[in-house]
Amino acid sequence: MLEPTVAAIRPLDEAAMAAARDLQGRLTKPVGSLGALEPLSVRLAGLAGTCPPPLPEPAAVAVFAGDHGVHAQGVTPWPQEVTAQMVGNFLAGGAVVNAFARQAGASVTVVDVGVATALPVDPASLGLPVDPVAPVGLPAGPRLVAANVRAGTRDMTVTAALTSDEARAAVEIGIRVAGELIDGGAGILLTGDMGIGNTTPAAALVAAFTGADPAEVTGRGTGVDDATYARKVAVVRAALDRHAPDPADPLGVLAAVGGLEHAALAGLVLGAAARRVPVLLDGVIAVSGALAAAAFAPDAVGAMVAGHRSAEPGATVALRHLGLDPLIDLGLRLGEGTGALLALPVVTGAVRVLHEVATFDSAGVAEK
Ligand SMILES: O=C(O)c1ccc[n+]([C@@H]2O[C@H](COP(=O)([O-])O)[C@@H](O)[C@H]2O)c1
Ligand SMILES: Cc1cc2nc[nH]c2cc1C
Repeated sequence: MLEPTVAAIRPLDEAAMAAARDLQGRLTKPVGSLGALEPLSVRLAGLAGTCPPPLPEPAAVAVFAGDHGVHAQGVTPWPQEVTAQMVGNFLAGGAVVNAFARQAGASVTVVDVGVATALPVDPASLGLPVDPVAPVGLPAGPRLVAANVRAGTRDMTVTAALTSDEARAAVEIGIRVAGELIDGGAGILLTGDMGIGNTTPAAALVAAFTGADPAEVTGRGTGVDDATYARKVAVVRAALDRHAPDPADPLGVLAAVGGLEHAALAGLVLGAAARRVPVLLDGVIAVSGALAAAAFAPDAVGAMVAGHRSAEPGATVALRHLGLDPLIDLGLRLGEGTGALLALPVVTGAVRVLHEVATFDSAGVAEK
């Protein structure tokens, strides 16, 4: 499933982008007055291969949850069980992602791709396929996809976090979730993640794919103290020294120093890009997965929209490497898909302009 998906990812459509640029120049506003929304609308036209591109609705958030063997190195103060407990909270509708999804009219699909401890949910509610996306304004209740590849990764300072087969399985789960959400009607996918300790592999992935130093890309995650932060940088450095991952081999990088949710997020991005549906990226975990997706298929970047600039320094390094400017910068560092959800109206607005705004000609407004 991975290889055909990568092969299906193509460059943006130049004719549709030219049409969108031309239309932007004829709408009743000074050219450039919508700032970053204008190039975004052009890119989304190029992705859809038509101008105007479809409105990005309904929106579907996929929250991938996983645990991390590197938790044993003391890189986060939170117990590992919080990952499973937060999955329960997502399914009960009580997390920030649920509040923001209700506000945005987005559905929430929670994917257990590698949680280590028991989920506080009724096993009868587990299963595929992903439920269809609800119409805008009527989000379905959160759904769980049970797709656990293994009960957390291995400790990357001791051995590879995943086997190559496990990394591939997680990427393919992301591709499958993208396909099912799009088949269910989603017009845009939003990335979400949950995994105690997952900012450590995210930093390692960013360093591996960009060549940046671990000290430059490692952040304080959930808010770690100075001693934990110093340990975290050392852990990222030790893992990279041990495995020397090759950035030209994304599956190898994901297996060596990644996480199951990071790999699945890479797959979600690839799946969206192959279907030419935009994917709105959340924080540092999402952008580290996006780096892997870009290493598999450089044209996948055309489908990516950077929702926000996470406070984690690795996010800024990754976005620079991808050539993406985040839409909002609010100092968020929660994950779950919260930053992407807040950015969603900006993306919709960028496209809506191409659908609804009059031209100078049609409105009888004089040009300069
Ligand atoms: O999205 C982000 O950029 C982000 C930044 C810091 C923390 N997080 C969330 O916090 C958890 C990981 O933090 P930590 O300190 O345990 O590595 C995980 O559940 C992430 O979703 C997320
Ligand atoms: C409470 C809590 C909620 C989260 N949501 C995403 N990551 C998280 C980490 C913690 C600790």
